[in-house]
Amino acid sequence: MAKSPKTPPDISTLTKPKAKVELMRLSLEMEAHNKRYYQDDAPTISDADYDALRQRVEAIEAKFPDLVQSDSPTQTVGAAPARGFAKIQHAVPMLSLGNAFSDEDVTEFVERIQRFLKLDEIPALVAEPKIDGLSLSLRYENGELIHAATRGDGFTGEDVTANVRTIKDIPEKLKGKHIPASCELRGEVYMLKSDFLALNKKQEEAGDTVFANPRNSAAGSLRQKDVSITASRPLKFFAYAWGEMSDYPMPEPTQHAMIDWLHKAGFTVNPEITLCKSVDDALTFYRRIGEIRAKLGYDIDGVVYKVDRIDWQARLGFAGRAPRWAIAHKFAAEQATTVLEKIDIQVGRTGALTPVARLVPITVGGVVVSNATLHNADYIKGIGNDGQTLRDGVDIREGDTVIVQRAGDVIPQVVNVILDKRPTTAKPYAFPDKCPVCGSHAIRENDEVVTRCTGALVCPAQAVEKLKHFVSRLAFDIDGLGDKQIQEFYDEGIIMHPVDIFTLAKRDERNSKKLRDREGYGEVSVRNLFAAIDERRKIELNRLIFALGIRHIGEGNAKLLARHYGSFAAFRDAMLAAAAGQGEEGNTSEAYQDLNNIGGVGEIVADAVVEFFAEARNVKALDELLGEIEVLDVAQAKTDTPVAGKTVVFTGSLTKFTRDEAKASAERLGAKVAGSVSKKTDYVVAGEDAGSKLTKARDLGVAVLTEDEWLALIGG
Ligand SMILES: NC(=O)c1ccc[n+]([C@@H]2O[C@H](COP(=O)([O-])OP(=O)(O)OC[C@H]3O[C@@H](n4cnc5c(N)ncnc54)[C@H](O)[C@@H]3O)[C@@H](O)[C@H]2O)c1
Ligand SMILES: [Zn+2]
Repeated sequence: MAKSPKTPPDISTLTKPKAKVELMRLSLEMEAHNKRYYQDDAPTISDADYDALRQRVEAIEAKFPDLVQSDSPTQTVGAAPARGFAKIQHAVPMLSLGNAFSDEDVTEFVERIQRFLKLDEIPALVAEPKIDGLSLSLRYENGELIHAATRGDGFTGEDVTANVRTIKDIPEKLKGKHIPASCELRGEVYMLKSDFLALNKKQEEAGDTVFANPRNSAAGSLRQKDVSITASRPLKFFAYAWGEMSDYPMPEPTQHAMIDWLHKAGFTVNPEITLCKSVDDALTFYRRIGEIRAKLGYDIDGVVYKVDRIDWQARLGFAGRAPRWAIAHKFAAEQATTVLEKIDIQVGRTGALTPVARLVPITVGGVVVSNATLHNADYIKGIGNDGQTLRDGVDIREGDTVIVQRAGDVIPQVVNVILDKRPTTAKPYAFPDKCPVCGSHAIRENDEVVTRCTGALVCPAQAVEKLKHFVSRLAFDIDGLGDKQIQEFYDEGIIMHPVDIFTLAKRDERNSKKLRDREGYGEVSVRNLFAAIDERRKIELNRLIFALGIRHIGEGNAKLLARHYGSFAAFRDAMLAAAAGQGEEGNTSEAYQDLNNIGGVGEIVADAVVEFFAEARNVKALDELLGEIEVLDVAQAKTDTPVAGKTVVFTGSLTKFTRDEAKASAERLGAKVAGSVSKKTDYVVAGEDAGSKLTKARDLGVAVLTEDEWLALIGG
C-alpha cells in the first residue's frame, strides 16, 4: 500500500490561528509561482493546479473575512515588473478578471449587475474570446505611440516600448478622425500556434529555450532586453480594451463601438466578438467558440463577457482585483483521443525515473501535444498514489488508443485507455529495472511510488546535484567550490565525478588551457582552490559517508555508521558483504543484520546503503576516489572523560568555538549532542542571547554552563 501524500488541513475544521498560518503558506507558494509564470515565463505547475491554490485561499478567506490581507493573492494581480526593465506606471490600473465556470455562474453575474444598477432589463453584453497571451498597454499622445508597458502588478508594468515597435499589428500612429489627445489602448500580445511550433523547432535545433505553450512563448519573446530578438519573433496583437482616455471618440461610448473604433484606428480586433442581448445569446456564443476553438489558430482559455454601456461599466467599477462589469467564462479541461506509440523513461536530477508517453501528435484544447506524462509505474498499471484503482484498473500499453487531457496545462496527461481499440499484440508495459541513462539498477522503496536510479556516484542525470552535495558544508566542504563552480566545471567537462575534484590540479598542470586563465580566476584563487582541495584529501569517515549522496543518509546517520564501523575498510567490507546477501527472501546475511541492529539505523536506511553498494558502478567510482584521498578512522568515543555519556545542548551565539567545533569536540569526548532541552539533558552550554532553550533548562533545573565553564569541564 502506497503512502498517501501530506494533505493540507480541512478548511471546515480550521481554527482561526491555523487559517492564518495556512493563508500565509499559500500566499508564499502562489507568490513563487507568480514569479515563475509572470517574470520568468516558465511556470512549474499547471494552471489548473495554480487555480486550485487560488480557490483554496478564496474558501479560507470567505470563512474568515477579517484575515484577508491587502497583499493576498485574491487582492493582487500578476507580479511586480522584473528587474532589468524600466518601469511604467499605468494611468488606470490593469486588473484581472473574475471567473465563471458554469452557466449558473454567468446567470449570477448578470443578476448581480442588475441588482447593482437596479435594472429590470438584461444589460447588453459583448462576448469576446479570451486570448491566452499577455496584456499590453499602449500610450498614444496626439495619435503617436509614446510608450508600451506590460501589466506587471497592475499598477506598474515593464517598459517594452522598443520591443512593441517591432510588432506589425501595433500602429505607430493612430488613423482616422476623433483621435483623443491622449489615451491608453490595450489588448493581448499572442502568438499563432503554427508560429509557436515552428519557433520551438528552431529553438530546439539551436539548443535555445523551448517554450511550454504559445502564451509563454509570446511573453518570453516580448520581454527581451535585446529588441532584435523580439523583432525576429512572430508576435501578434488584438486590441480590446483601454485605460485612460482624455475623451471618447464617440458621443455615447459602448464596448462594441469602441472595438469598431480600435479597428478603424489601425488595430487588429478579434473577428469573433459579438454583441449579445441575453444570457442565452452569451452562452450560445460560448458554445460556438468552444466548438471552433481548435481551429482558431491561436490559444484561448475562455470567453469574456463585458457590459456594453461604458457609463454602466463606470458605475459598476471594481471589486478587489477585478471589474464588476466583466467576467471570464473559462473552458473546462480539454481532452482528445490519440495513439500512444511508445513509453520512454526520463531520469530527473534526483534519479527519479518518470515515464513519458510519446503520442501521435494531436491538438488538445488548441495546442498540439505529442508527449504526455504517465507519472510513475503504478499509474501505468492503473493504481493511484493512495493505492486506489484508476481507470477501473485498466493498464496503459504501447500501441493503446488513449485519451489525453490538457487543462490549460503545461504538462498534458494520459487519463484513459480505449480498450476496444487495444491491438491484440499489445503487452503490459514492463517498467525498467535499470536506469536508461547510466545502466545502474533502479529500485522502488517500500512506501514510494517513485522508481529511482541507484547510481548515486555515476549517473549523469544526477551528477550535478550529487557533486554539489559532495562539496557541501557537511560533506567535503571545499572552499571555493560551490554550486556555481560545480555547475560550470560540470558543463565544461572538467569535473564529472567526485574523483575529478582531486585530480584537478594534476590535470591542470598538463593542460594547455589553464584554470588561472579563466574568467573570474587568477593565479591566487586557483592556488587557493587547489590548497582547499588538498586540505580535504584527509577526510573523516562520517563526512565521506554523508558525501556519497546515498538516499536517507543524512549527517546523523552518516555519523552512526562511521562510529559503528570505525574505519573505511571495515565499512566497505561490511557493506559489500551485506549487498552480497540480498536475495528473494530478503537479506539474511550477518553483515546486514549487524547493520540493521545499529541503534538509530532502521531498515530504510540500511536498505539504501546496501542498494548503493549492490551497484558495482558505485563501488568502482568509490574505489577510484579512494585512490586520491585518505579516510581517517573514527577515534573511538571515550568513556573516561567527565562528559562521557552525558547529553549536552549548545544554544545562543557562541564566541569561543563554532557550533560544529563544539559538537565535534563533545562527541569526541563521548558526549551526545542534542538539539532541544529535555529532562534527559545534562548540560546546557549557553552563549549570548540564548533564548527559550535557556529558559527551559532553568525551568527543568538542568545545569547551565558558560562557554568558559564548558571548556574548563572538558579540559580544553
Ligand atoms: N501555472 C502557474 O504557475 C500560474 C501562475 C500564475 C497565474 N497562472 C494563470 O494565469 C491566469 C491568471 O491570470 P490573471 O489574473 O491575469 O487572470 P486571467 O488571465 O485569467 O484574466 C485576465 C487577463 O485576461 C486577458 N484577456 C484575454 N482576452 C481578453 C479580453 N477579450 N478581454 C479582457 N481580457 C482579456 C488579459 O490579459 C487580462 O489581463 C490563470 O489562468 C492562472 O492559472 C498560472
Ligand atoms: Zn542513472
